[in-house]
Amino acid sequence: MNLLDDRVLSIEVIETGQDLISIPDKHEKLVLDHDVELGYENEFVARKGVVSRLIQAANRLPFGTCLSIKETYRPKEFQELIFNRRASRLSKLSEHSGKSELDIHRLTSQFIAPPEVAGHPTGGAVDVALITSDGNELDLGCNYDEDEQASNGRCFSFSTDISREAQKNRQVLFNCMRMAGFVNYPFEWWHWSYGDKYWAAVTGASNAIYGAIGRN
Ligand SMILES: C[C@@H](N)C(=O)N[C@H](C)C(=O)O
Ligand SMILES: [Zn+2]
Repeated sequence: MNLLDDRVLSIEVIETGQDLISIPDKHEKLVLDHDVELGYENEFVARKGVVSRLIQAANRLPFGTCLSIKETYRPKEFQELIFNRRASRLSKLSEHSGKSELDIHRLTSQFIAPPEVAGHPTGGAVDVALITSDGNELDLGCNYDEDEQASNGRCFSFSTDISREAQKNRQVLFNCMRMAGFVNYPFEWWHWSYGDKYWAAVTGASNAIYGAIGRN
C-alpha cells in the first residue's frame, strides 16, 4: 500500500496524548546512531508505546545482534521541507519534464511521506537497521536511506536482487519488528511504524492513535 492510498488518507486520528520520551541509550540491544546526518538535531525520542515496542523488538534479536536506531521523531516542519525539496528536485530532472504537478506529487510521495500522513512527525515511525554488538552494520541489501535510484530498487523490502545473507538479515529484522507490533513501509526496508495513519490502514485499526505532535 502506498502513502497516497485512500485507505491511508482517509484514516482519522484519535489522539492518545501519549508523550514523546527518550529512547534509552544504555540498553544492551539498542544502539542510537549519532552519525546519521539529518539536517536537524536528532533527539532520539518517540511515543512511549513506540519506545516500549522498540525495546521488545530489540530483546528478540539473536545474541550478538542489536537494533540500530537511525531516525525517530522528525518535526513536521522538517517533513514539509524535505517533501517540498524532493518535489522541486524531481520536477527539474529531464526524465520528468512534462509531468504534471500531480505526477510529481505521486513520485515524491513514494520516498518521502506527504506531511498530512507522515509517521515521523507523530513520533510513531522509526528507521532501524541491524548492527553487531561490536559495532559492525549487518548487510541488509543496500545502505540506509538509499532511494530506488541509488539502490537500484534494493531499498524495496521484498527485493529479490539482494544476497542470501541480506535476505536472512532482513528476515531477522522483519520478524522482531512485526512481533513487536510495527508495520513496514514496503518501499523502504528500514521504515516501521506503530500508531500512525499508515499503521492503522495496514492493520485495519479503526483509527490512528498518534497525530503530528510538537516537541515541548
Ligand atoms: C526520507 C525517508 N527517510 C523517509 O523517512 N521516508 C518515509 C516514507 C517518510 O517520510 O515518512
Ligand atoms: Zn522512516
